[in-house]
Amino acid sequence: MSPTATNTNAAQDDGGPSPLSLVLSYPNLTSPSTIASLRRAMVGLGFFYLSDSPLESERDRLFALTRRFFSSNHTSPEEKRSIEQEKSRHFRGWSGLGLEHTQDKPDNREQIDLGIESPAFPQGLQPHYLNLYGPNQFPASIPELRDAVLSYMEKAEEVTVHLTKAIEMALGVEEGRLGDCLGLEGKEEGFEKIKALAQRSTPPTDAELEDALPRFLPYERMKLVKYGSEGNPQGVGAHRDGGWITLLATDQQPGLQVEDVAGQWIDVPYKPGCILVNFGQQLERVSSGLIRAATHRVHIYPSPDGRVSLPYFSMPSLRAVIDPIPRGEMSAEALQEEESRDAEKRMGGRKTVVPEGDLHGSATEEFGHTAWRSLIRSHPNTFQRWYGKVGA
Ligand SMILES: O=C(O)CCC(=O)C(=O)O
Ligand SMILES: [Fe+2]
Repeated sequence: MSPTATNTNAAQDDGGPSPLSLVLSYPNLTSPSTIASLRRAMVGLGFFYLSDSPLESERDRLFALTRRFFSSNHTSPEEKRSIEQEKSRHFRGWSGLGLEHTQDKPDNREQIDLGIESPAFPQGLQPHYLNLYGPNQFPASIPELRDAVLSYMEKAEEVTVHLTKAIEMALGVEEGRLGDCLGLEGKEEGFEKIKALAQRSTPPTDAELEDALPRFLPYERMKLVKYGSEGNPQGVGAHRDGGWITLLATDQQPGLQVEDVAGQWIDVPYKPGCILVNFGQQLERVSSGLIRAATHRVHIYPSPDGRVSLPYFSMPSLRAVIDPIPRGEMSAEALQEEESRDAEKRMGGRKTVVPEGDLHGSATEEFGHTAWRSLIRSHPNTFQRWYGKVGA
């Protein structure tokens, strides 16, 4: 354990006082008692374990292929470079140790960045966030990886939709109030329209663009991550995820830590049969701050193999404007649960190393602009290569 972290023993404790003791069962997600636990996680640390989700049947295959990719016995430096992220104007592909930055410091991890697989808009269009759609880059020597990633993402999308419904219930807002932000309904039709534009030789008119990027077009990202086995202790620096809901599958090696309200780092242990769920800043914003986006980081503990993790980030549609739901529209149960923060208020509020709401958009801003700011901050080299001359 790091000298600054507290070991919570969460794995042995499924209902006690530990802030990390919440284990929610996916098959029972919408039962009244699970919704009550979800509310606790929403106003508490913003982190919980989810057991028996459809991702359990996918994760072993994806972990094995991810390890194979990162093994120096399998993948040569040339092959990694052949899919490097800087080659993709969609910010997809491999980046080496130290290339991603959090809070302006390099992270000691290498990764493949992935996103929803889709056709790309023609180059040079505005707004820049249109470039976030596009194809992924997969390594030629592991042809199975493509299918493993895409079917993992499909299941993850299903989990996100179900979790979003449960959160609507926990807040007491009408069905679809949050789900509509995800834009999943227009997926197939929207991608067909992008493809048609991409195949044409003339640039699209504003009206055609507007038609191709309807309000309901989804966006999501994921990473296959391998942390350094020694050296720089910042695996990934303290941050709050910028999206909607993050589903995180990890191996058994320690490193993940979450910040409690007093600003103390708590180790988040691996728990068999579970993935971790944490909320992103767009859910925090849409819930007027009732839901908390957890601050977390990964600390590097020296190990022979290096830790591997698979974070999946669901996001609002790039066109969604995240409009905060007034407290008056939420249920009495949700507001009552929030009163558990009274003690925190008496302490003078939450102590945190990351500015509150650092990736909240404005009242009129489409989420795409926020997503763009977040990516160009984390991947300055890719940004510089493709967009440096034209600015953000
Ligand atoms: O690897 C992990 O356990 C966490 C990764 C993470 O927080 C992120 O990539 O946003
Ligand atoms: Fe994260």
